[in-house]
Amino acid sequence: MTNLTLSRLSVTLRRREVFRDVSLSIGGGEFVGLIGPNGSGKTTLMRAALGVLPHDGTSSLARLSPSRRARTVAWMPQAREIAWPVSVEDVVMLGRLPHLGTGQRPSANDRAHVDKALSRMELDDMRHRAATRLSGGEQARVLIARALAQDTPILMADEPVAGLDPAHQISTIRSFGKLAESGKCVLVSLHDLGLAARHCTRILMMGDGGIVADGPPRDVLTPDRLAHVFGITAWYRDTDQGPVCQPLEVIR
Ligand SMILES: Nc1ncnc2c1ncn2[C@@H]1O[C@H](COP(=O)(O)OP(=O)(O)OP(=O)(O)O)[C@@H](O)[C@H]1O
Repeated sequence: MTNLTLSRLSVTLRRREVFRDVSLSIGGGEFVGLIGPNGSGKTTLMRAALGVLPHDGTSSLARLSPSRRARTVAWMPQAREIAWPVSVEDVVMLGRLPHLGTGQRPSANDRAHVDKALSRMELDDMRHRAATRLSGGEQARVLIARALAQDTPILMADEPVAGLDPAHQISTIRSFGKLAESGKCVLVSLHDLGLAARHCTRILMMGDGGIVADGPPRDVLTPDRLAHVFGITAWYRDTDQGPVCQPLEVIR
C-alpha cells in the first residue's frame, strides 16, 4: 500500500513561517479533507508534500523521482483554466502520459481509463468539444477527469469542488470517496464544512501554523475549534441521513 507520510514538514516563505513540524500519514482507503481559513497553509502544505516547494523535514512523495512521482500521485491545483485549444478527451488523455514510454501511443487500456474518467465526471457528451470553450465548472470537471485517468494510488486536489454547481459538487466528492473506498489515498482541501463532514473519513484542520486537529469529522468539527480557528458557530448533528454541519454566525 502507498501511504503519504510527512515527517516534521515545515515551510517558510519569504522569511515568514507558514507552518512548522507537520507529521502525519495518510493510508489507502482514507478520504481526508484538509480544512482551514484562507491563508492557513493548505495549498502550501500540499505543494510541499509534492516536493515542489522548498521545505524542511521530509515527505514520502518529495523523495521520488519525477517520473515515479507522476505514477504515484495525481495533483489537481487550484488554478484550473485550460489554455490549450484541444478536445476534452485529449486533455484527459494527458493524465495517461506518466504511463507511456517515450514515443509510445496510447493503448486500449489507456483509452479505457480515459473513457472511465470521462464517464465518472459526466463528460461523455463533451468529449469532442474544445476544452477552452467550456464553462469554468466544466473545465474543472475535465481536469478532475484528467487526474482520475492518471490512475495513481494517491490523489491530491486543491479545492476541487470550488466553482461547481451543487449536484456536481456532491457527485465529484462522491467520486473521490469511491476512489478512497477502492483503496486509494485521497487528500483534498475544502472550504465547504458540510461536504467535509458528510463525505470525508478524516479531517485535518489547519490553523496557528500547523495542524490543530486530525480525526473523524465529529471529533474535529467541535464548537470550540470552529470558534477558535474559523471564528464561527456552526450546527453539527449526526442525522439519519449522515452528518450535517452548517456554519451559522461569525463571532469575531
Ligand atoms: N509564494 C509565496 N511567497 C510568500 N508567501 C506566500 C507564497 N505563497 C503563499 N504564501 C503565503 O503563505 C500563507 C499560506 O498560503 P496558502 O495559499 O497555502 O493558504 P491556503 O490555506 O491554501 O489559503 P486559501 O484558503 O485562501 O486558498 C499565506 O499567508 C500566503 O500569503
